Amino acid sequence: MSFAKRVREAADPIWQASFRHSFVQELGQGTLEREKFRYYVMQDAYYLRHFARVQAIGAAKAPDLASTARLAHHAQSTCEAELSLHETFAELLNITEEERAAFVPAPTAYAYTSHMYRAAYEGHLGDVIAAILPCYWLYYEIGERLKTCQPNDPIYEKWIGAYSSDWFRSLVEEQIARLDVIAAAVTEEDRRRMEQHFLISSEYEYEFWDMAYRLERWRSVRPAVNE
Ligand SMILES: Cc1ncc(C[n+]2csc(CCO)c2C)c(N)n1
Repeated sequence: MSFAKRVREAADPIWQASFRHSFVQELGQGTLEREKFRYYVMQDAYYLRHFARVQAIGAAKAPDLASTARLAHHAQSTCEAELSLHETFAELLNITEEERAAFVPAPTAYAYTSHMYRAAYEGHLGDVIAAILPCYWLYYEIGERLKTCQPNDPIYEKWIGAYSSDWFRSLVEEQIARLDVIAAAVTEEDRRRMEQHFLISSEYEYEFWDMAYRLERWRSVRPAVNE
C-alpha cells in the first residue's frame, strides 16, 4: 500500500468525525448559522495567508528545481485564492473594514498554522507536504460528499463548488503523488515523523470546524493580529 493511502487510513477516524461535524453537515443542508460561517471565513483567510508561506518554505526546501517551481506556483495560487475568497465572501457576507481591522486569530487557527510552520522549519519537503496534504485532501473529500447537497443558499453553494471541482482534484492528486515519491526515498524515521504531521493536521482540520461552530475565543488575552 502506498504511504499516502496508509496515512489516510490511519487518519480515517478523525476524517469521519470531520464529515459528521455539525458545521459540515449544516453547511450542506443550508442550515448553518451565518455568524458561524462568517467567523469561519475570516479565520480561514488568516489560515490561508500562513498556508501560502508554508508552501513557500516547501519551495525553498525542495531538493530539485521542478518541485521548487511547483510549490512556489502553489504558494502564489493560494495567495490569489485567498484574495478572491476575501473579495467574494467579504462582499456576499458584508464583512466590513472595521471587522477586518478588529480581527484576532482564534487559538485553534493559531495552533494549526503554528503546527505547519514547525513541521516546515524542522523538516524537509516531505515534512511540509505531509503537514499540508490533509488540507487539500480532506477538503476534496468533503467537496465530493457535499456536491449533491442542495443547501439552497448561493453562498454555501459557492463554497461547495470550489472544493468539488476537477481543478481542485488535480491539485490533490499532484500532492498525493509528491508525498509518495518522497516517502519512498526517505528513512523509516522520516516516514514516522511525516505520518505524525499528517495525523496532527487531520486533528486540527476537525478542530477548525469545531472552532468555528463554537465561535472560539481566547479566554483573556486579545493578541494583535500578525499578518
Ligand atoms: C482550515 C482549512 N483547511 C483546508 C483548506 C483547503 N485549502 C486551503 S489552501 C489549499 C490549497 C489550494 O488553495 C486548500 C485546499 C482550507 N481552506 N481551510
